[in-house]
Amino acid sequence: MTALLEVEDLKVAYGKIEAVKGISFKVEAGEIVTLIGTNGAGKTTTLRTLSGLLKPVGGQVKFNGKSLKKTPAHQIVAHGLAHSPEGRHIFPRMTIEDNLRLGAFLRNDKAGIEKDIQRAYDRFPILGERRKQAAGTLSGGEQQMLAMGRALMSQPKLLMLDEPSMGLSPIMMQKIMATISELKAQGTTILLVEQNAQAALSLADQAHVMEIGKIVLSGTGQDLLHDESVRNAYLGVD
Ligand SMILES: Nc1ncnc2c1ncn2[C@@H]1O[C@H](COP(=O)(O)OP(=O)(O)OP(=O)(O)O)[C@@H](O)[C@H]1O
Repeated sequence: MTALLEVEDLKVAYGKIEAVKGISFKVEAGEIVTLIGTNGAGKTTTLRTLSGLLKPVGGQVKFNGKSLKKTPAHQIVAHGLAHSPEGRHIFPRMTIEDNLRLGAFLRNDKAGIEKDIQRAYDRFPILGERRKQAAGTLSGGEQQMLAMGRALMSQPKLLMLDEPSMGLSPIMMQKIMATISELKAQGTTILLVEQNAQAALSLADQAHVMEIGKIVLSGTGQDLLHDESVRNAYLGVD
C-alpha cells in the first residue's frame, strides 16, 4: 500500500544555505507523524516545501502516489493538503467567520460549508461567540484555534500543523493537543511540527528528530519518548 505522503531525499535551500539536506519519511493515512527538533533544524522549511511555497532543489514528494513537483502552491490545497502555518497568519481585520470561510474557498457545497463552520464553533466555542468580530482581537491561543479551524475547512486529507502550541498557556496547549487527538480519532491524517517534544511524541504514531537539516533519529512516538538521547536533548529529563 502506498503511503498518503512520501518524502524522498528532499533538499531545500535558501540561496547557498541548504536548510533541508536530504530527508525521507512517510505519512500513512490515519497517522499522526511529528517532526521535532531545535530552532533552525529545517522543520518549517519542510512544511513550506510540502505546501508548494518553496521549491525543492532535490528529491521528491508524492501525495496519494502522485508527484507534487509540477503542482503550484494554490492547487496543492485542492489535492487535499492543508497547512496551518507557524505564527498563524490569520487575517486580522476580517471577521472570524470570514477567516473560516476562506479556508473553504475551493468548495461549492454551501450546506456542507455551513455544517463545517458549525463544527468549528462546536470544537472551539470561543470562535462561535465572537464570529462577527475581527480575528485580530483574538488572543494568541484563540488565533491558533482559528488557524486550525480554517485549515480544516478545506476538508484536507493531510493537515500540516506548524508549532500549534507556540506561545500558548498550558491550558490552551492541552486544549490544542486534545483537539489534535480528536481529529485523528475522526480520521484526519496529521503532520505535526513541534518544539514541545513531550506533547508531540505523546500524540504521534511516528516521529522524526531533525537536526541541522537532517533526520537523525526516527521511531514511534512512544519509542522516542523513552529514548535516552531524546530525553536528554529535548525533554529536559534524565
Ligand atoms: N527565508 C530564509 N532565508 C534564509 N534562510 C532561511 C530562511 N528561512 C529559514 N532559513 C534558515 O533555514 C534553516 C531552517 O529554518 P526553519 O525555519 O525551517 O527551521 P525550524 O526547524 O522550523 O526552526 P524553528 O523551530 O525555529 O521555526 C535555519 O538555519 C534558518 O535560519
